[in-house]
Amino acid sequence: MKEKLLSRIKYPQDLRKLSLDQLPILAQELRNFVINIVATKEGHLGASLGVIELTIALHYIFDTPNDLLVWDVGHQAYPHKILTGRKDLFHTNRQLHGISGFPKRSESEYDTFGVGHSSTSISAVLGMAIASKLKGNITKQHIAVIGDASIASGMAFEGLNHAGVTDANMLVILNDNSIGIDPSVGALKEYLTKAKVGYKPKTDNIIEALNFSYFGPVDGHDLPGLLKTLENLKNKKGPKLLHIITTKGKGLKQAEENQVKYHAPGKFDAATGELVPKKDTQEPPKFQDVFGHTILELARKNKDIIGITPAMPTGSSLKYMMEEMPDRAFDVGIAEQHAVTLAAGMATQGLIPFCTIYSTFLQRAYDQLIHDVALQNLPVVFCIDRAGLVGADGATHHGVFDIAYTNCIPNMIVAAPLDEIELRNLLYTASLRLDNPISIRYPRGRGRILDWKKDMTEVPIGKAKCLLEMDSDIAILSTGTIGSNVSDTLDTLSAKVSHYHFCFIKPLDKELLKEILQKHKIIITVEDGVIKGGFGHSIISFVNENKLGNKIYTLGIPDNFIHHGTTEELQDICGISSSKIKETILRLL
Ligand SMILES: Cc1ncc(C[n+]2csc(CCOP(=O)(O)OP(=O)(O)O)c2C)c(N)n1
Ligand SMILES: CC(=O)[C@@H](O)[C@H](O)COP(=O)(O)O
Ligand SMILES: [Mg+2]
Repeated sequence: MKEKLLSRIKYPQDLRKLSLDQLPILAQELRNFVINIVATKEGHLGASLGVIELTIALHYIFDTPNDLLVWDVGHQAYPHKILTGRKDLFHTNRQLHGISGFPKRSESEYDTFGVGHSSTSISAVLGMAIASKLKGNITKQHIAVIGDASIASGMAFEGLNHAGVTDANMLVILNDNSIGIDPSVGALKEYLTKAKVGYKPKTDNIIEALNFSYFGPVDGHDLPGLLKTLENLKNKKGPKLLHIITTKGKGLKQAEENQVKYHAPGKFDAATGELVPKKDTQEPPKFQDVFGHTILELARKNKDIIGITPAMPTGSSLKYMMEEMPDRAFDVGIAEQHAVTLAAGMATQGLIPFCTIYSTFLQRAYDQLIHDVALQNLPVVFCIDRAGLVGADGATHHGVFDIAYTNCIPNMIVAAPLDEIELRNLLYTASLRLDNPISIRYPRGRGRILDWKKDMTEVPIGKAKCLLEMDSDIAILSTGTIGSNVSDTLDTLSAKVSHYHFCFIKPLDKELLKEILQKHKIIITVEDGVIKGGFGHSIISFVNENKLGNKIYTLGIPDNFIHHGTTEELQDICGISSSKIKETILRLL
C-alpha cells in the first residue's frame, strides 16, 4: 500500500492538519509501517499494534508536547515515536547508536518520562500534574497510558491511591487487552473482565471507589469514538480514568492469534506474518530453559519445591512447571516485591521456594530481599535470569547491578555458574535445602553445551576452580558465563595465562585465592556486572586486607549506563568481549 498520509507527518502538528475522515487511513498506514520495520529489525510488536488508534487520537486531541503524555513500560510507544519526529530513524530502533526501544527523555521532548520497567506512569504523571498546579498552570493535561497487567502492580496502586485524594488534572488511560506478556492474572483481572461485560460496573466500581471519575469501557480501535471521548474528557477536571478495550497485535492475524509469541516475535514475514523459520541445526539450550526444565525435574522428586515468577512465565520458562504443577508454580503478576516476600513466607514454613526474576526487575524488590529474606536468613533460592548485558532492550533492562547489590547483603550466597551444567548443579544443590538465601545468576540467550541434561551433582558452596593453570605472572579470575569469553581469548593466545572460575562471589574461596595470589603477580578480574561493588572489588578488598602486593585490573561494566546494541557490541564497548580481554592481556604482558 502506498503511503498517502504518513509521509506528510513529521510531528503531531502535521497530524492535526488532517481531517477526521483521513485518520482511519493514517491508522492503516501507521500499522503497516510498524509491521514492515519490526519484521526485519525485531522488537516489541503486539503492544504497539494495539495502540495505533489510541496514539493517533491522543496526539490529535491533546497539545503534545505541551500536554504531557507518559507511556507505561513504553514497549507500546513505537507509533508514538513515528508520529513525533522519529519516523526516518525508526529503522534504527534498538540498534547500537540508533533510537531506543523505549521512550527516553534525551531522545525527544515528546518522551516526557523514561520508562522500560512497568507501572511507573501514574506516579510520574501525578508528579507532573502537581508540579503544573504549583506553577499556576491549570490548563495543562497530564496523561498516563497503562496496560491491564501493569496497573495491577503495587506501584500503580500507590499512585492511584495518592491521586484519588488530589485534584490533579490527570487522565489515566487503562489499555485493557487482558494480557501482559503472558495472560494477565489476579483478582483485578477478574474484576476488569466483569467490567467489560457490564457486570455491576457502576455499583462496584473499584476506580470510583478510589475517587477517580471512571469512563468506559470503550472500544480502543474505534478511532472516531475515541476522538469524541478524549475531546470530552479534556474538559473534565480532577483525576479520571478511561478504560479502553483493545486487542494486542491488532491488524496482523498471527499476532492477534498468538499474542504471547508476537509480544516480541523476532524476525517475521511482513506480508504473511509467518515467523522466519529457525535453522534446522541443533542448538545449545537457552539458560532460561535449563532453569525451567531443571526445576521441574527437581520438583517431581521433592514436593517442597515451589516456583514463583512475577509475570514472566514464558520468559523465565517457569511455564513448564506451571503447566504440570499448577498448585506449586505461581505467576503472581507484575509484583516483584510480593514475589520475594511470598517466597520468604513460604520458606518460614519449610518450603523451598525458587523465585525466578530477571536481574533488572529484582531491583524493584531490594528491601524485600534485605528485610524479608536475608535479615531472617530464609533459604529462598533467587534464580536471577537475564543477568549481564541483555542487548537491544538497553539501559533499562541490563542485568548488571545484581552482583553488587546482592554481594553487600549479609547472609546471601552469591553464585554465577560458568555454564549450563553448573547451573543445573547449583539448582540441585539449592534444592537440598541450604541454610542461607542464595542468588544464582545466568544470562539471556543460549549456552554452549548440547548435551546438558547430565545427572546432577552437589556443588561445594564457596569453592572456586582452576580452568587453566600456567606458569605465568598473570591470572584471570572470572565469574559466571562471561568466563567463556576468557576461555575463547586464551584459546587464541600463545602467551601463558592462568584462568580460574569463581562460581561463588560470596563466600569467596579464600584458600584458593591465597594460592593464586602467591603464584601470580598480576590479576585480571572479569565479570559482566558493574565494577563498583562487584566481584573484582571483592578481590581487591581481599588483597588489601591481607596486605598483599598483587596488581589487580578489574574488567566489567564501567560507572555509566550502557545503552542498546547487540550483547556482543556492548560487551566490546565495556571491554569484556574476548577480543577486548585479549587486548588487556597483551597490554599487560
Ligand atoms: C517491573 C517490571 N516487571 C516486568 C516487566 C516485563 N514486562 C514488560 S511488558 C509486560 C507486560 C505488560 O502488560 P500490560 O501492562 O498489560 O501491557 P500490554 O503489553 O498488554 O500492552 C511485562 C510483564 C517490566 N517491564 N517491568
Ligand atoms: C518490555 C519488557 O520489559 C519485556 O518485553 C522484555 O523486553 C522481555 O525481555 P526478554 O526478551 O529478555 O524476555
Ligand atoms: Mg495488557
